[in-house]
Amino acid sequence: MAVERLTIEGVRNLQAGALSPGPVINWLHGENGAGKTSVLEAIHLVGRGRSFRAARPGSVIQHGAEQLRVVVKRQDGVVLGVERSPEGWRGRIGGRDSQRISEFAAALPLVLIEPDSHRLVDGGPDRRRQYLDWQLFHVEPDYLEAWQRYARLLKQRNAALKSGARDAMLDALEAPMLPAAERLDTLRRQQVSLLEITVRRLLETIGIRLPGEVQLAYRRGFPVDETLADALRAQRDSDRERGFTQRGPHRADLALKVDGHPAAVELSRGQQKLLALALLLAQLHHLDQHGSQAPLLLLDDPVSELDRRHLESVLGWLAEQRFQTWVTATEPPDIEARLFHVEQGAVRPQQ
Ligand SMILES: Nc1ncnc2c1ncn2[C@@H]1O[C@H](COP(=O)(O)OP(=O)(O)OP(=O)(O)O)[C@@H](O)[C@H]1O
Repeated sequence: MAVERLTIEGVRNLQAGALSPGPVINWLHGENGAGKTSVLEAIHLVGRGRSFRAARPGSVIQHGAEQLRVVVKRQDGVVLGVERSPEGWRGRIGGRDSQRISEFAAALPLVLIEPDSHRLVDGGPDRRRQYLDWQLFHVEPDYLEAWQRYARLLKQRNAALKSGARDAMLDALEAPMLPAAERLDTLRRQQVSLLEITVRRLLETIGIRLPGEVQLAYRRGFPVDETLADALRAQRDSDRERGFTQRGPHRADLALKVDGHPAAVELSRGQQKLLALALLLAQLHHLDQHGSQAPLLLLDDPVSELDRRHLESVLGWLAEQRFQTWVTATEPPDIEARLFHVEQGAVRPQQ
């Protein structure tokens, strides 16, 4: 749901203050280091409970400040916010305390596209799994529970492996993992098929021409010709040695191919960025169509990332959508947008 008012205090170099964004495209422009990305970071802190560019949450707090505070008032009047002080993290949604990131993510669904997003294509499987998990979290009401159940059982098996548990004990621990894994696999597989259709459609709409047809396939984290029960049993000795479970949906991947060739090998860096963009916009589209409320898009520095033709068609597409977008750039745009000039941490609305 669109943000109606954003209040920021104690975030990096940003001066404390509040912004009233527009419902469609909001464009933050200013010099390098002015604080534009920090505004996106502040919104991300509320929607995901963490920064997208700081491993240590404390580094987002302004030097010399005691605490950080970001409050979002949504268009429907619901207020949610986070506070980070030396004592830790505090969150509030609709007038009550909450420590659950899943509640914030559900209350403020967002998709972030930033200069590092190409890692979705050329990076390790973790990012792609996370991408799929967020998608399912937002569009499939029972996914979080299925995921948490599997994660709990996996943790128990890993603890047992570390303590050198015998086969009888592992038999007992593995039995409930099988239906939990099956549920994750089924939901993920279905979602991947839907995403493939949307990605292909978006590539066409935005005019992204890749050297062949894009294919998305779910790799479930254990060999195709084995059941998970067999895969777990076969790995026990090696798992005991390493102290963790090497097969299962927690090792799944989303394979990205172009005419059957791995996208990370086949595509140029620029084409990988375009494919990552299409994947993330497809996610945005699914969240918008099937999530409980419209998502936000945080688009960091697209002018440096995209050539003119692709930039124009992406912005044209965004202008026709009903979700709110926040864009950062060094220059003002050629399109209609609510403008904010950012200068040495001061964010000022412009006519
Ligand atoms: N904890 C902190 N406290 C105060 N200032 C900080 C802190 N961390 C970073 N900064 C400063 O805040 C600014 C953050 O800039 P930010 O990355 O938001 O700028 P930007 O406008 O997006 O820049 P660019 O166009 O170069 O990407 C930088 O000038 C940086 O030196």
